[in-house]
Amino acid sequence: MIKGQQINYQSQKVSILKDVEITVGYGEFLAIVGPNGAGKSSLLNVLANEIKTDNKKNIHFKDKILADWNLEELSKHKAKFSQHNAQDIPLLVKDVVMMGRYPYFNSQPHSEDFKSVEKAMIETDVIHFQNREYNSLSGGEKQRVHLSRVLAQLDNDVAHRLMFLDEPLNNLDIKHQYRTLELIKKFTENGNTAIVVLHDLNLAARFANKILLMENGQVLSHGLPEEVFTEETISKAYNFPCTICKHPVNDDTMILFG
Ligand SMILES: Nc1ncnc2c1ncn2[C@@H]1O[C@H](COP(=O)(O)OP(=O)(O)OP(=O)(O)O)[C@@H](O)[C@H]1O
Repeated sequence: MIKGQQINYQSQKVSILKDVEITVGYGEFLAIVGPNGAGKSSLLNVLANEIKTDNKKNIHFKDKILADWNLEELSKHKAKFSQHNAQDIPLLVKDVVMMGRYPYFNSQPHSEDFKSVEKAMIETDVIHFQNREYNSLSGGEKQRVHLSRVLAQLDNDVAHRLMFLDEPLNNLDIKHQYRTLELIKKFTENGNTAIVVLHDLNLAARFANKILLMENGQVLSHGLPEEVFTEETISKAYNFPCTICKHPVNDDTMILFG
């Protein structure tokens, strides 16, 4: 689906990504984890074509150089949920979600655009405040509206769509955290791919099928959750002691800190 080789990125002479190699397949749910400042958001931005590296040919999306994609076409194949969503948008909730449909119409939305918006608002549990001013929502409610916008953007017939999400669980209560991860998981069950920056390692272990652990702009470990989440690797990356055990109810990998 997407492959990056020797990704190097620097800003203001600071080296932020160093020789990052990444391959993400169809149907994969990849969680990018790592301490603050490790380069997770930067990597996501590079892969999502939002910031450019020196070598434009080193990222391939669906076997074509990412930089060579037509941007309008690309927006139907991939969408991104950003860590810092706009807090001030003077629109109704349903109109913010409709922004995800802009690649599909010129002046007036079509009936399928309204259907996509409604479906996405139901999935993200924002339908009941669709006619509210976006600016009047709480932080977690605004997050869900943006998730809705991203789902609406990728509601199409394109095979193998790709969703980037940068810390989508910020501000969400526990029910909506699980609901969001279940939505992302469902999205990947049809051959679509999700690349998600997460801070909660236990949720990453539970929902993702691959983990990319970053530290200091580099990939420290990449593989299955049980391969990456070892006491030694996590303690090294986070410089904090941890113990790995099994969840008493569902047998998932569980990481206890301290
Ligand atoms: N424009 C910039 N100029 C200088 N340094 C930058 C710039 N952008 C990012 N950085 C630095 O690059 C490093 C990686 O940033 P990035 O936001 O990718 O980290 P992250 O792993 O997503 O962190 P967090 O978990 O805190 O969100 C940080 O140390 C950050 O301060």
